Amino acid sequence: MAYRYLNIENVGKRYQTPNGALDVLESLDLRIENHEFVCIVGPSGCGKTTILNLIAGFESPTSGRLTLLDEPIEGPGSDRAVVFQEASLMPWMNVQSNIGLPLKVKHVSKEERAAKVEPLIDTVGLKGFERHFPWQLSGGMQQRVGIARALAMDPQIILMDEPFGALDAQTRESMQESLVDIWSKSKKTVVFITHSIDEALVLGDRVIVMGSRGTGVKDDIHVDLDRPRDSTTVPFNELKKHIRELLVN
Ligand SMILES: Nc1ncnc2c1ncn2[C@@H]1O[C@H](COP(=O)(O)OP(=O)(O)OP(=O)(O)O)[C@@H](O)[C@H]1O
Repeated sequence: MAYRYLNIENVGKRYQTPNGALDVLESLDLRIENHEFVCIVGPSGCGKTTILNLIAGFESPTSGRLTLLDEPIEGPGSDRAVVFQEASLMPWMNVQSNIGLPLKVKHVSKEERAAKVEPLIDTVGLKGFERHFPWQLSGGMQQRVGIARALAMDPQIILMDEPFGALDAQTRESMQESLVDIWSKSKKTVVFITHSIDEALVLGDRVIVMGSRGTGVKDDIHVDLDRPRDSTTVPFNELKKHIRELLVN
């Protein structure tokens, strides 16, 4: 029997809007395994962020159910960390304190916090910047702090909503490399939303292609390409073409 790590089962999500009910997801079935790096692409408004919010427990499904390790997801929990497009750092806290914030909230002692934060600073490549404040960091560095803060919670799953969307192309590429490195070392499960087909193919073990709102999953592609991924190869570009066709049709 398949190991059910994260299971999204027959999930529907309806929002009530001033113009009436809006069915964003209908009968969505998705199974994500432990340690997988899953990217979700799809047209604007198809429900990508809604899926992430449901996994995070910020929203509840209107029908169906979500389980993590066979336990129902009924609200936010420290087993799931979220990284948004904006790092949302505390401006009055330095890098070290921002990363250690989730531990402080959990009343972890100062010494234990320092011991946990130090290797994370190294992991995200911010050694030497421990005492810098967010306003002294570039966008990419701020996002590195956001990723380290997510790792500090030691979650089972990291949920990422367009985390590199606001970065310039070069920084974005280097962040993608770093993320793959962090993921392969930390063995976390990652669910990553992006508008970029290239980004999905550079990062994902799987790329879930969503159709327009309410139509669900169009394809679930296992990306069987060697890492680090080379976007100039024929197999990479064949997959890219396939996904692009799915998105326009
Ligand atoms: N809380 C809410 N109340 C009402 N409607 C909502 C709510 N959240 C999202 N929606 C609507 O649901 C639809 C799906 O939104 P969602 O943010 O999940 O899409 P998305 O695929 O992430 O879009 P994008 O790629 O543009 O970020 C949109 O039409 C959005 O306006």
